Amino acid sequence: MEQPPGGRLVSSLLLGPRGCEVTLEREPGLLRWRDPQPPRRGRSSGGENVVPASEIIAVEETEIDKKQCDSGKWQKMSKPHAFTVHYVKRARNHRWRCSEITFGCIDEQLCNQWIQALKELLDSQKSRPKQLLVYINPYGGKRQGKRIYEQKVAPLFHLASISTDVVITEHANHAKDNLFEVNIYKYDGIVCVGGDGMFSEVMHGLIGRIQKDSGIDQNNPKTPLAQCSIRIGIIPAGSTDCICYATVGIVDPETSALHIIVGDCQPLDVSSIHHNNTFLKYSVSLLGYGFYGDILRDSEKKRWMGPARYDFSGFKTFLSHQYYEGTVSFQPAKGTVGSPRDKESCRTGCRICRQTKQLEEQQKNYGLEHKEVEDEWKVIKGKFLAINAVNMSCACPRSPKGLSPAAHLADGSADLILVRKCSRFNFLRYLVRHTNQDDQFDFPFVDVYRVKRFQFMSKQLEDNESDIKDVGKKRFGQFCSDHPACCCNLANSTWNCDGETLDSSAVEVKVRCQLVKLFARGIENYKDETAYNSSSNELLS
Ligand SMILES: Nc1ncnc2c1ncn2[C@@H]1O[C@H](COP(=O)(O)OP(=O)(O)OP(=O)(O)O)[C@@H](O)[C@H]1O
Ligand SMILES: CCCCCCCCCCCCC/C=C/[C@@H](O)[C@H](CO)NC(C)=O
Ligand SMILES: [Ca+2]
Repeated sequence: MEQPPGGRLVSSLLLGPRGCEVTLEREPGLLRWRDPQPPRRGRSSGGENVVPASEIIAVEETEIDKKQCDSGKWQKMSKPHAFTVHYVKRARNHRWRCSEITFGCIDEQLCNQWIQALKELLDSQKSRPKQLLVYINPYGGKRQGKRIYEQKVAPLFHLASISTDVVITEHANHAKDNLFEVNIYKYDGIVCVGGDGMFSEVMHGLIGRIQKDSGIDQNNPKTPLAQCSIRIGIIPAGSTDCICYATVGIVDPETSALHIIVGDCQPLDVSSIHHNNTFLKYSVSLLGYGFYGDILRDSEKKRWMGPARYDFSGFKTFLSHQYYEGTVSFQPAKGTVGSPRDKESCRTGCRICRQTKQLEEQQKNYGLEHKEVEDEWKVIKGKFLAINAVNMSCACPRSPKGLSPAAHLADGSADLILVRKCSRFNFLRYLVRHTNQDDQFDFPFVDVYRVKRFQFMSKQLEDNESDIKDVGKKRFGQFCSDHPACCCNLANSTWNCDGETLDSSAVEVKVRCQLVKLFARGIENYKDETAYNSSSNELLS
């Protein structure tokens, strides 16, 4: 055994019946061992395993059973000692699994020395959560939230010594209201088990609570908001789970639980939505009017169908081919480095998100953070099938590249996609491109802009406002948008705000750069995504 102070710990340990050299490098924190393989003709020796300390979940002493004792080198030991290391192992398609390896030691002292060294390394991982507040929506998606949490997540949190307070929600807004009542500051993170709607609820609770405690009025659209340092974790158990997919790369509860345990941190842009100096909602993924708003409005009546409601309502909405007239005004994002037509997507440690944040900080230092107020506004009037503003790609299992494949999680901007009135056939061509590799913006009826702020007003509201004397007309318009089931022709759509409906024929939207943080790291870039070798854990830096 070799152990220079603070440096490496190197020992010959047992792996199954064979011996193997195991190394722990305290700086930068790496556990290494080589798989011992029986020397067979034509077969090379086992591969090297390297696990960064940041990806070790737990270490514990292990009882060696009788069967193991009777085999190989274990037989020579009077009383065998062993320890098990639980760690993250990467599988295909961004999936993470909790793997384990048990090392046998020649004596108790060596075993304790390894356990202590590994535990010290784990304690030095300061970004890991110790105490979490968990909200479970038992009715999201296929109604599996409680089972998913109990079977796949809670055992991992227990293994990682994370303590939890669990709330199973009893009604919509239970989690949001609760976040205004509890002492949130004793938690290292808030976890939501559910879909995009449940995430939205928790995010509203957290942002709202932080603003309240900071004395900030959310109703003023110009006020800078206080950032939320308490991270949110998402355990996917919804119908679309787009926020999870676009920030982790897969909808998989175990993968998400492991990202929470290792203490990942992914900042996220949030759009604030106002109307007439009244705060309406926040959005992180899709804020969609027209097609996606109508799908959501229709699908809400069919919640009993589970996730299939979106296919049913999607087909119905497609057939209705409803367009909406109105005016969109926006301020193009000048401070960001990328464009929505880029070929490069936002990935772990994204250069564009980093540069944008640096630029914003430089502007702050020069007192220029409110410069956008003077920036020019572009105005587009027209008939639209869909108006989609996305703060992230909105990739999800139904649309693996998302509605805007080059949108960034944390660049302080949103991609505003305007789909103008076109034939049903052309709209279908556009929708099909959500599901394949082709460029969905390469159509004459589709425009995309990267923006920091935008406004929308429906034609109906514009007409009403310009004709304020015509009180009867205004009242009639209001009646129709409030009662979609009535027989008159519906002139307004609703907004799909991260899977929640929002009724407003006029909105004012502003992107708040990196307002919240998630327990995620963005989608990882494997060295070779098609032939990923799960034993090497290799990533592009
Ligand atoms: N106990 C409950 N009973 C009824 N509704 C609830 C309850 N708890 C939470 N909700 C609400 O259910 C809504 C939808 O939940 P969730 O997002 O988890 O599932 P989903 O809609 O199936 O998935 P997705 O949003 O990904 O499409 C949320 O807006 C949330 O406010
Ligand atoms: C005939 C081909 C049709 C293809 C249609 C592709 C549909 C892709 C759906 C992408 C939706 C991504 C945006 C996510 C929105 C969520 O916030 C929301 C709530 O979970 N989900 C939906 C479906 O509105
Ligand atoms: Ca963004």
